Amino acid sequence: MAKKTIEDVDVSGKTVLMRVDFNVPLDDSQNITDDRRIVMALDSIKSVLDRGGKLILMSHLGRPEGNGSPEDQKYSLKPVADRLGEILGTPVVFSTDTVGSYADSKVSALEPGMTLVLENLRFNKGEKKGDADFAAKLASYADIYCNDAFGTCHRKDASMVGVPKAMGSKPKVVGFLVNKEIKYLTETISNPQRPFVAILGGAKVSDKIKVIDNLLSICDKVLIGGAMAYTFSLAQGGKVGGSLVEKDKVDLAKELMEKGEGVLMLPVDTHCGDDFSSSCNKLVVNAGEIPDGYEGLDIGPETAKLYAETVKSAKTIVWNGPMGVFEMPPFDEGTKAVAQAIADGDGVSIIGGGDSAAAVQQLGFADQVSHVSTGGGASLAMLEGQTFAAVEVLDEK
Ligand SMILES: Nc1ncnc2c1ncn2[C@@H]1O[C@H](COP(=O)(O)OP(=O)(O)O)[C@@H](O)[C@H]1O
Ligand SMILES: O=C(OP(=O)(O)O)[C@H](O)COP(=O)(O)O
Ligand SMILES: [Mg+2]
Repeated sequence: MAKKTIEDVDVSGKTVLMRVDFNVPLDDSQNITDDRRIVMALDSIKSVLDRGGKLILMSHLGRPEGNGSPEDQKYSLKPVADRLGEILGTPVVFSTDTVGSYADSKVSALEPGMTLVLENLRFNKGEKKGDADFAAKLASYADIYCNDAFGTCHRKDASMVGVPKAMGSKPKVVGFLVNKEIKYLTETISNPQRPFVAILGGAKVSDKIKVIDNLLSICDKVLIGGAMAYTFSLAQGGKVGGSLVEKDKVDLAKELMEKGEGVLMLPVDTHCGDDFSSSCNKLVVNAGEIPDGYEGLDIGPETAKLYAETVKSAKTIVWNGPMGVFEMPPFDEGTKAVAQAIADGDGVSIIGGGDSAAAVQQLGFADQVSHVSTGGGASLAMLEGQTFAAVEVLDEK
């Protein structure tokens, strides 16, 4: 059944608490390298402001420890609040805490048409734990709750599920971005043109390796790149040097290789470096032959060629996670080759994820894919057939 949207509620003079996914990619100096996730939330944001609502935005950024350490400060949402202010052309108020007395005072001072951004929700350990008190405090700030955080819809964090529950009989609605993403992905994925190819890469190995099992029965080919490849190398008894691996997922990787015979495609070669930098010494080796002192930073050229052929002949492609550390050329070559193959082919293509979207944008392919999604893990969850508790909890039309 359809969910009530932000358009369906009268927001005039009311306070709207909107969960957005402002988990944008940052460089080493906390500069935003891709603001798509901010831009894509603008329709819902403007809908509230233009109708005289008072807007509180809340999001996580990265994966801070949540222990108040100075290290966590690099995950502050302040640069994001500043960028939003630049885009909107009006000042945006920032609260340096999430549910403390400073946030209380900023919420009380809100006027119609004003926006307040709360500090990173994950600075409070209650967010990941789904803590009920934390959720209730956030819910107490507002008359209306809106979920427009598609990239986080697969999470059951406090702000995603606990807060709407704690709103009680107050309206809890879906935003335009979540609505649009779910509609597009459902239509494309439910009856895909074949061959249907999924491409998985990136760095969130332990999260994403879990979805492969289901993808093997849904897709014609599942291509593996990014850091995940080295856990599979380990499972094959290969040498991975200093590459990112998830040792406790090696048995799962073995099972997936058995089950995925003929569907699962693993890299045949690896582009590695002796340091996590563009200027490192570089080496291309066969998969599973990474020497000590080196780490895998991209798929190798042979793999890129094989993957490109598979992608070019696909009719539906869902891609989450860059093939390598695209932020550090030349380790962007694998990602570029796969993006080029999508551009050369004629399949329907969906590329999702905060970093994957940044990659196709930076490499100049954003206009050549059918849909750039703001969600990586979220689009994979949809592909797997999962439903989102964070959406189910919202009001029906
Ligand atoms: N071989 C690798 N080793 C380490 N990090 C990698 C490797 N390949 C890709 N990455 C990193 O993965 C990150 C993106 O991962 P992830 O968050 O899972 O993707 P997305 O945001 O698209 O869902 C990028 O910042 C990229 O540098
Ligand atoms: O960036 C995100 O997901 P993505 O990397 O899969 O695109 C979301 O903001 C979710 O973040 P999380 O995976 O730390 O919960
Ligand atoms: Mg990411």
